Amino acid sequence: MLTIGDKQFNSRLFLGTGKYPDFDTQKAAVDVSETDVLTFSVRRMNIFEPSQPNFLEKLDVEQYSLLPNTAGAKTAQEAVRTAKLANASGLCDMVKVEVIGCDKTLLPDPVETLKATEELVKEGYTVLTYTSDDVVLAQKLEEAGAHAVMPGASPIGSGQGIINPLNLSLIVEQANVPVIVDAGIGSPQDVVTAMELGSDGVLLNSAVSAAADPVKMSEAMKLAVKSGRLGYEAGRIPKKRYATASSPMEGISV
Ligand SMILES: CC(=O)[C@@H](O)[C@H](O)COP(=O)(O)O
Repeated sequence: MLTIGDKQFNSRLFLGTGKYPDFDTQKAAVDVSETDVLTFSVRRMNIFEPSQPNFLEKLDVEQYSLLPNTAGAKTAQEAVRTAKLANASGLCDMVKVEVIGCDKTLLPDPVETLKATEELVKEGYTVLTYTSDDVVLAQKLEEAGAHAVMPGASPIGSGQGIINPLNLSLIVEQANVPVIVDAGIGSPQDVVTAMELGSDGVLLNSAVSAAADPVKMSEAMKLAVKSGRLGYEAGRIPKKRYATASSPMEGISV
């Protein structure tokens, strides 16, 4: 069970809802993932225009915790405004803070991200903050009251996997709130690595929605999260420089 703020989730896989080839594939991929949390960009929702297309329309949204995100915001002020819009439309009191500082890399703006987190925590939201893999910033976000920190594995949509496993493990080691690796995941192997490093969960989108077979990949990601978590809890053997026989000969007389 994963607890974030006052919310509890069975699944440790958070799924994005954009970029699927069509809505039927999106629904099938979401169903097979067994996720509890779906994230979507508030800016892409026709929140106050029910007659307009809604890209969550095939999903039974009652079944999920919705995690509106502030994608597109470049300042704390914009992120706060976007979160309030989602909240006013009754979507959820949870929000993923995402404040982008660079159009080319889509890496987060640390200063504005911290400001938006402080403000939304003060306003009573459950705040999950997308951040870089900066160890000190993750600590400052926690001090600001973030209910979860979400360090990127690598740039959004890049599929490069975990670029800096050392930083990720340091963030996990020091954190007193859940750490959800968010963005840049490319394959189930990346997910297993993130979970084996002790992350509490993974948020991904492109690796599933843009896969050749999104439904199959969604299942693979679900299994990877479970496998990585089990491996982490089980405790891996230490790496040794030299071999140790798997069937020891000590005590055998012949
Ligand atoms: C959907 C969402 O919130 C993205 O901004 C997120 O960071 C996922 O990134 P990937 O598409 O790289 O998985």
